Amino acid sequence: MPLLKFCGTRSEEDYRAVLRSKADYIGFIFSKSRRQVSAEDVRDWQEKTSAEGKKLVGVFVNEDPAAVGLAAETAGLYAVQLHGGESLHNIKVLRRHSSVRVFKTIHHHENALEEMASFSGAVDGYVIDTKIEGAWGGTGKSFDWENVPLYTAEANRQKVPCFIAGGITPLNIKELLSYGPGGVDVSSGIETNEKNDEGKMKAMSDSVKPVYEAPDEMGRYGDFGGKYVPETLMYALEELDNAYRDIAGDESFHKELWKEMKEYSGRPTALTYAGRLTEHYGGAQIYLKREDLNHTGAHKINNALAQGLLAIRMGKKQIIAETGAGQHGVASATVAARFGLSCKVFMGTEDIRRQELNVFRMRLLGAEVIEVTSGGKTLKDATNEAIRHWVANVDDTFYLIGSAVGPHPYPMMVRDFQSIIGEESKKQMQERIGRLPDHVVACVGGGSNAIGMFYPFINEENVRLTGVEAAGKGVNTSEHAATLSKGRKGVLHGSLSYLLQDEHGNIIEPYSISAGLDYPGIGPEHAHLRDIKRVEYVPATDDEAMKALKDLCELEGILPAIETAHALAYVEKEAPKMKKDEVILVCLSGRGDKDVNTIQQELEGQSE
Ligand SMILES: O=C(O)c1ccccc1N[C@@H]1O[C@H](COP(=O)(O)O)[C@@H](O)[C@H]1O
Repeated sequence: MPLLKFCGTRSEEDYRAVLRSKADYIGFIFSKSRRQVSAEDVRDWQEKTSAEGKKLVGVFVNEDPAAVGLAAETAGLYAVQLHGGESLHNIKVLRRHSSVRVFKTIHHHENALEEMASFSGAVDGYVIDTKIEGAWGGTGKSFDWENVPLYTAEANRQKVPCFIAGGITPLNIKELLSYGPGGVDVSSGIETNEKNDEGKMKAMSDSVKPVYEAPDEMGRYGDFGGKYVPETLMYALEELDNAYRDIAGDESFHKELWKEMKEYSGRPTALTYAGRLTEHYGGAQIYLKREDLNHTGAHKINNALAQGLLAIRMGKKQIIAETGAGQHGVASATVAARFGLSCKVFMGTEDIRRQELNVFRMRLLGAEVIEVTSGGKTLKDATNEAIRHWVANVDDTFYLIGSAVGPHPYPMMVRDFQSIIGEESKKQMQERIGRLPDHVVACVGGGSNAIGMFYPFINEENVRLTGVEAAGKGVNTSEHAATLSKGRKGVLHGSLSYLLQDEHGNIIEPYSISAGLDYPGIGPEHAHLRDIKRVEYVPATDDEAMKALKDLCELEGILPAIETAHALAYVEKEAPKMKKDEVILVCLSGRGDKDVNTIQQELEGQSE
């Protein structure tokens, strides 16, 4: 997403208006201009209202370097923008007086690219503006934007930002954006009657920094999502939607939830630098968001605690849940025990076999595990059975769905409850390395850990997002669960998404070594994010996952869940392609204690 700078701030009122906007940078003109302000003005405004993370830039024209340095210090500037004919020599002199960053304005002309190259290494950014007779800037005139990609490429080569300025308005911004600028710098275009105009600033921000908003009021994410349920459930979903809207703005609910997350589940979870794995794979620095350290061993508890509290608010005494890997079943049983609710968990025979330990845990926690013997006897069938039970017992039963699937409002609710993963990660990365990661990776089955990790990053355009789905024995075999690689649109479990289905629309039984990824559908928001190309989805096979699982055990002393190992398998391929100063963050969604039997069989099988 391009950087946004609102310039020409000339009063305290303007300053406050820019603070309320989505601009990254606030610009002040210190040179002769109708917009001129003093360094003392800027200092005073900041003392009254802090700039809260926005970067302050002062614009100077052919000013003495010592005076520029002094003004920068007085006004507390992040950078100075030298908007005249300043020489390389003068910039070097300024650097001797001050540590402030320097942005050099280059006026568009025939040899502007050569001029840019001549400042290479000496400046921290560029502004490309129009030059007209008698004015250095603030002209309200644009230049030929066909040249924007050339300026952007040169700045990229120098690894510094490049703002395009001159005559940009809410009416022509879309055209400028089509040339892919790295930054946009506006003065005249956001003013009305010599003042900043909030309406114009908003229009500009909405174009430069469009905010991802989904679902719509029908619960749709683009083509996907919705509510495809029998009539008996429509009322229950509406009741749930209303209850969810009530708690969304209710501070007491969020306080209670955070108390449970912190004091019971152990949040915030750690962010671990995987130094030995980084060294082994080469390339990018690998960080792990440790959802495996949650109480019950996975991210599932985040959503279970929240939905459990919501059930209590709604006066429901019984919860039901479906489970594949058993982690959501365990999380639901745990929450039921903690909150004094009764709990039934639906689980396919095949998953009961694979996840014996978790079945025992659920029973130990007081839940009733109901074996589902229909279909492929896995998660899809367990979900069918849970829905059937809900239809018959809707009055006193709360269906605690464990992934970002199902009819609206479940995908949205689960996403919001799991977003704590991405929110904490952003904060922790800022604290640890002073910036966001370059690439974020998570495994996807239904997609709850992934959407919880991705959602807070969606508007951060410079952060690549990758979901890794289960390719089982290979996407070109009949044994996989690669819904996004191989699926087609269809309706399952109350919503429209990509599904594995045959030519008649019958669901194909998915396969994966990991019970948690063994689902023929995918959360509708992932389907949408794939279609709008915001998230890339790639497959990883059983073998690749098992290899990555062993690596993490041997090199970091962490046994991940087999589900999570799919994300790690992608990291093994991707990290070496990235630079050493880049960062890849993986959602370590769960621990692998529950998988020890499967892992043992698999690895012993391999050595036979
Ligand atoms: O805005 C001014 O008055 C000004 C005066 C002297 C040098 C630069 C100035 N402004 C810079 O001009 C561009 C954009 O202006 P506009 O959108 O065309 O009005 C921007 O970089 C300002 O920082």
